[in-house]
Amino acid sequence: MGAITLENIVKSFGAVEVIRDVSLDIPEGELVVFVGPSGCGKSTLLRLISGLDQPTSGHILIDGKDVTRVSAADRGLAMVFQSYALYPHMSVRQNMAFGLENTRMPKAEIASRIEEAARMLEIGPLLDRRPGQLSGGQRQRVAIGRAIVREPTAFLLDEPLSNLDAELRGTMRAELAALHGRLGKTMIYVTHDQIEAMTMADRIVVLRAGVVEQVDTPLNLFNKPANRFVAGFIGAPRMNFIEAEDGRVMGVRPQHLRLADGGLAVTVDMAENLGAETLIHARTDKDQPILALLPGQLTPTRGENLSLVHDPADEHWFGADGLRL
Ligand SMILES: Nc1ncnc2c1ncn2[C@@H]1O[C@H](COP(=O)(O)OP(=O)(O)OP(=O)(O)O)[C@@H](O)[C@H]1O
Repeated sequence: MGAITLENIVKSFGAVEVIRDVSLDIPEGELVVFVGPSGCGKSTLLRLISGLDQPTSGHILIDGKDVTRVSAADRGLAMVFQSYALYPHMSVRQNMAFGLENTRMPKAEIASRIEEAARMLEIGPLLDRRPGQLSGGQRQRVAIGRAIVREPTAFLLDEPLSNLDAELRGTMRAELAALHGRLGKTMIYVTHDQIEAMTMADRIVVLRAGVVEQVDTPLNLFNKPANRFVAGFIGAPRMNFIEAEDGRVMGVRPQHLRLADGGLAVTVDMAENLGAETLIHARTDKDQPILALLPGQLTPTRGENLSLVHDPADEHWFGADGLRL
């Protein structure tokens, strides 16, 4: 249970079409991540799936059943927000029970679900505290716990880790991925964090201005981006693009460049030392910007000329229309 299908979804706010004919098949149990630039429609798409918003046209199916006009409460999905959306005046236990108590579920069943989720998320000792007495990471666990106790057919998570500091994000990322493995439930996860997308996703959906640009596994997106937009969006630092005489564009990632004679001549603008690596910002003689991520601690000076080479196998070629050749 938990297969989600989107058929030709369009969503307009007034005259502005923010989701433009999106179709997607998410099989049961998959962890799918929506990524894309700010404003591309990730949250809107998630809200449409959850039932918090209605599409202008198109259909949403859960396990083959059309739920487009079914209310959010009756879709059997659980949403986790970036803001956690916990009730400040209730204890953790009450926050988790809220929602179940309205369903006439026996008290003992509610209590046992809360105990089980609390054990899984290691928040047992916090159950009698209020949200204001918890750290950000603990609050996020409670928000996830509240979703788990509902035993939804799928989880919808909207930037759930973006209020946490970098270290905690790393820990929570791994925990969420492990939780997905244990629960085996479909999860749709919205993020603008590339590392989250690359490390957690079974498949990534890359959106741009309300259109799906590519859907594939993280490594396929990285290794074979379907177009120049995806190539530039997936991977950090960003892929370099070098325009050829014939209008085609060659892409090569900063990690795939190295210093050697007889390569692309560039002039250094600046170098950022990252400790283990150095990110060099440079430009070609045609003023095309180039990033090179080179191992070690290098100290090139501004204006210095370097020669960069790469393996032809690491080239990505795109036509004048931006599509992969
Ligand atoms: N209720 C609304 N009324 C009008 N426009 C809206 C509404 N909600 C979203 N939009 C617009 O729809 C577009 C998509 O917004 P959405 O929040 O889905 O983007 P996003 O990809 O989640 O962005 P971010 O990464 O910044 O959160 C934006 O241009 C936004 O301004």
